[in-house]
Amino acid sequence: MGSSNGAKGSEDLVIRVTGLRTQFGSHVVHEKLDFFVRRGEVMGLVGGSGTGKSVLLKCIIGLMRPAAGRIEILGRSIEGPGDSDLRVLQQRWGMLFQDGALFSSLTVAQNIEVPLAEHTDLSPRLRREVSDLKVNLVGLPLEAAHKYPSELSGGMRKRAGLARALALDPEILFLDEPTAGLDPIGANQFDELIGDLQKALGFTVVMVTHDLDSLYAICDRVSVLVDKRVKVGTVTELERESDPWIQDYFLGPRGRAAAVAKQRAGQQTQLGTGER
Ligand SMILES: Nc1ncnc2c1ncn2[C@@H]1O[C@H](COP(=O)(O)OP(=O)(O)OP(=O)(O)O)[C@@H](O)[C@H]1O
Repeated sequence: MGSSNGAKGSEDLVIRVTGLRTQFGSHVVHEKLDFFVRRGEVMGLVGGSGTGKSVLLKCIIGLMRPAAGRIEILGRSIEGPGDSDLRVLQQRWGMLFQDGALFSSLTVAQNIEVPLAEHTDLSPRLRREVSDLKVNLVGLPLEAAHKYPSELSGGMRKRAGLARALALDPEILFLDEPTAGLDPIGANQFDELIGDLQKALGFTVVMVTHDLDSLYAICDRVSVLVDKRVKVGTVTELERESDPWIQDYFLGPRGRAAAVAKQRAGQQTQLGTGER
């Protein structure tokens, strides 16, 4: 994917977090944290367990109010829960939670229609048409639209969750461990889907993940949470960081395997191009 840093211009930031501090009682999770995401890039967010990836995401999408700092998303300042701008802004991003977070009592189509009913004046017929379109977009068969989440495989549920996250044509897509629980082939296919959709539709992606293959496959840049702040760079730049967690993560056996897999995929693409 893309250039070494995925930049379309450093001033075109869709997320701008500065001086963030979050804490629970005396436990400080983030301190003086800065985090910037450029329009159209795929940003990975990684870090050890409990380093504050989810808390950072919650602050960015306004589910949690930080103790200090400033958060701007799509040019607007976010104050946290109760912020009156939040409802309008929420229409401009989509969120895919780890398990898809679908309503179990609704069919896939009805799930996708929830944000459409909430935020648009579309007639039921048009809502159904948009929903069919999204089902198609994420590679689900149309029959899946009429099934309940419990009738789908884990991979299909993720695709359904993605279809719902894309219902309102978001400018930013937030993904929380999108490939968790999928087998390696399913995970690869899901990475490819995200990468292809991002290229075709041009939205920005912020993806919390533990999956090194995903980082190598689709991320333009990666932010690593260490010492209450983030270190940002391309995978190649981060491999040169001296921090022990980063070294171990990117240059340990799993990191090396992911790098080799990425290299092989690149060679196969080149071969494929050459044969045409
Ligand atoms: N509601 C809460 N009350 C108290 N502490 C919390 C709360 N939410 C998160 N924390 C603490 O904040 C820290 C960061 O949590 P967070 O869930 O963001 O970590 P994470 O990096 O997403 O971890 P993981 O990779 O394990 O999901 C942890 O120490 C966690 O215990």
